[in-house]
Amino acid sequence: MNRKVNDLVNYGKTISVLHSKNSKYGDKGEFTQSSNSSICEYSTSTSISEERNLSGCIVINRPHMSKDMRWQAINHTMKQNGFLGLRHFNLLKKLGCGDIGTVYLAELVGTNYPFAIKVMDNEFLERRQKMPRAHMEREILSILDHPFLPTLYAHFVSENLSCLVMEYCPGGDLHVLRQKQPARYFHEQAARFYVAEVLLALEYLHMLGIVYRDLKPENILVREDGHIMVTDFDLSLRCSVNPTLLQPSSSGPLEPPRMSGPCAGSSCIDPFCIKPTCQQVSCFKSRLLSAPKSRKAKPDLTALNRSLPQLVAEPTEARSNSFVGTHEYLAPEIIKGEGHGSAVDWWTFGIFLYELLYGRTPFKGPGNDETLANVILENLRFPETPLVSFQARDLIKGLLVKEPENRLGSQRGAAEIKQHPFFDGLNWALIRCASPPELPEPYDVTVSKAASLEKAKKYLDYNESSDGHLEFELF
Ligand SMILES: Nc1ncnc2c1ncn2[C@@H]1O[C@H](COP(=O)(O)OP(=O)(O)OP(=O)(O)O)[C@@H](O)[C@H]1O
Repeated sequence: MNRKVNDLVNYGKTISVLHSKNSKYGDKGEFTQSSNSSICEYSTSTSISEERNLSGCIVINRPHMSKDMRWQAINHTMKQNGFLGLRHFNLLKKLGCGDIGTVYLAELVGTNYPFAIKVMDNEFLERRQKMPRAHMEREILSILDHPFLPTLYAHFVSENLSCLVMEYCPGGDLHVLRQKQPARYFHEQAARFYVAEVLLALEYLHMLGIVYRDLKPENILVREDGHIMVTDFDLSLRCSVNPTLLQPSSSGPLEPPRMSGPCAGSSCIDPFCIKPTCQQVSCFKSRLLSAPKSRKAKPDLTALNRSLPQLVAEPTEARSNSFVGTHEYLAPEIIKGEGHGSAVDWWTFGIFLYELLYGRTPFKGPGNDETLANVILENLRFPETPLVSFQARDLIKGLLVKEPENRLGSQRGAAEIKQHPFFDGLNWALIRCASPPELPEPYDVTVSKAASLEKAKKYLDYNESSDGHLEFELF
């Protein structure tokens, strides 16, 4: 499901690997793209030899990940061949299409290492004026180095195709995972885990001066180990940032954000009033976070967190007037065209938490125009079911403040949100070691590989004697 505001292009197409008997490149692979979708606005049939036209292959380096076997395998291929190109990968499966490219599951030839390769057609990007988006994505991916953000192993250009070689996430995305939940929404404990990891990723991005702008469950992928990976940076905004270390004052620790607060009386009938419920926000069932069994006093993580200095890296000066995002997730200031900054990420963070907990977004209307009007005009309402804790609703209420300057996170960024009582008891430093809510079934690369090769063989047999081309469609 594509809910993006930007031109909704179905980028579905087929990649065929052509082996031309007459080619001066012998049995070397060439890549052809052709549209196979009626709603695809793009159609081309360009034959490219990556050996001929490789205009730069960059293998990224992450010193702390030098022990990662995938780096070693990529580097080995690079050294052996002098370059890295599409021909060094077996494309096994199309994972999905976006506005600017198609992502494939691929295996580095001679290894069992899976990668996700985003393939973009430069001619198409130029024609549709999407080249800046592709550049932005590549630029951002090249600098990321965080457990909840994608690792870019390499990028290369084969004449007309730009390729990004990324870490493969076999667990699908949170949109699909939510649909698989019994009632199509996540249990609060699971939602808390996912939003906490997303919050850390957003904090890191803001520290780098990157406003993400496209948070939605579809863009949160689940790794094999159940932790998350935030993807899709072509709509992001880069700006300067000035990180500051806030020391707790001598008079006491940094103040936690105030709760938006319920009405005093339990008899209040204001439909927008949030009443505290008796439900407790449960902490992770993680070994690391569960109560220690020793007789020693339990460390108060919340108090400890608040007494530590806080790194605040919120690009508050960032400004853009672009109308980008996904209708149901668009912040009011984007819709109004007033210019927006990093606070849009805290709005989308609120919508995201709401959707995970309730299985739908809060301002969705029958059509896109109604949705946009609702974002501007309608008050936030919470359904009576499912039962969601007061803390969760209070956090959403703080985030979905229509004026960006009053929104939770707009002053001190993620540091402010991390201190909200919804996250009480969470060990932020160790969350990447905590047990994820549910391990999705991994995609079976072996089966897919066998199926693809079987299919490929059929095409090879069929086409071999016809026109001198050995053609096999992989998808
Ligand atoms: N690293 C990855 N591992 C597994 N699947 C991925 C990976 N990256 C992308 N995908 C899948 O490929 C699909 C297309 O991704 P892509 O980022 O190109 O498009 P998109 O999310 O629709 O965004 P956009 O239109 O902005 O490009 C995604 O929906 C996702 O399911």
